[in-house]
Amino acid sequence: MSAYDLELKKLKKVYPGGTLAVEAFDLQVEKGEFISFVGPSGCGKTTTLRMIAGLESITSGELLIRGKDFTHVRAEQRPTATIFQNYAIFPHMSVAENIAFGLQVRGLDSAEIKRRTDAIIDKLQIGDIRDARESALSGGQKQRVSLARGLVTEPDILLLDEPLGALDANLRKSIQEELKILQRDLGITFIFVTHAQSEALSMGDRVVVMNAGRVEQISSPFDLYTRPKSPFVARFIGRNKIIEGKLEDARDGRARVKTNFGTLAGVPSFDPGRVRPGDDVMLVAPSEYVEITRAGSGVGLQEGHDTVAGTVSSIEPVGQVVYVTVALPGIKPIRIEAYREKIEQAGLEPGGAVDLTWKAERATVVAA
Ligand SMILES: Nc1ncnc2c1ncn2[C@@H]1O[C@H](COP(=O)(O)OP(=O)(O)OP(=O)(O)O)[C@@H](O)[C@H]1O
Repeated sequence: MSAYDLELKKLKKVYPGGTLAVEAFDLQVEKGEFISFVGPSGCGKTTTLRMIAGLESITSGELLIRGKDFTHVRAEQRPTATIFQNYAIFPHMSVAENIAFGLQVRGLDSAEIKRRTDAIIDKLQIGDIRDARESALSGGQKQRVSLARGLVTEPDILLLDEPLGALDANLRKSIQEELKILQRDLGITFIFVTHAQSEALSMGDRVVVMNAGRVEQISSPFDLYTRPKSPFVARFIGRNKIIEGKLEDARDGRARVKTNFGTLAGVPSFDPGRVRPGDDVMLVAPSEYVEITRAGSGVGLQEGHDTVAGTVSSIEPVGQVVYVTVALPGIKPIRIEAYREKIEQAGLEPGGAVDLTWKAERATVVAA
């Protein structure tokens, strides 16, 4: 028995007509993991999901489920179920009939169909709408029904394609939480496609970031947020402050970067052998770790900290927080979020000189 529920090996998809949608996609998923796929529109998330579901043929590479080769197996013979954004609920059937349908197609006997249908209706707490038709359901209810329809088949892997995309923000948040609890409770592997980074990070045990058909990074949400491995991830995920420069050297787990602001240090995200002194790199610091103080207050002089000097160009209050935009010589302005009280106490004002300071160990150096 394989240790993995799902393995993708060099998965590739070229559509008829020649569009290269996915290339060199490698992934190993453990049983019960919640994996999010995130990336900009057209990066290949849905295509990858559809290849796993068997709804799209695989051009080359291999797809294993629990160690067994499913690369060219038909969709209905795969132990997967798919939830689509548009729910795909049959309008002429009741909720219960919709849920039972997938079991009837599989030829289960009627007592077993009833037992499973009732159990999943109970689990998802949709007993009150079991006789309703689609036209009478709210967005959140449709979402639950489509989830029930997928789960009732007891798949090894549940595939979800932007399942919350059609819901308003509040409902989306509460269904996200429910979905996460349900997944932990059932212990089923979920593969969840979204283009919303906050959703990918809050739901996934691991997140796969895709760009232009390729995997950019596969990491836990925290690592993705704090230790980007590529310029794309540094820009796409989180709220990073980026300073470009040239590598001076990288050793003992520290990389030094020559920038407009002098030499700054960070943890290298590349193999030390792969990037040479003089190569283009970027220093990336998550804004949560960047402190803003009045120039010369001395915070930056602490051991292990780096500082760059700038000028406040604007301060924009939004409730308890303020956005301070800082102009820096030679690079784009940086926007810092801070507590209003702190900014007032520090006496920061437009036109004032400030220091931006962070612990060097919080910064990451990425090969450009
Ligand atoms: N049936 C198809 N035939 C030809 N090209 C396709 C087809 N489906 C998708 N593509 C192309 O493949 C690439 C990847 O598309 P895909 O839908 O997988 O991206 P995505 O990341 O899911 O995007 P979105 O977030 O917009 O759904 C795109 O360039 C798209 O135009």
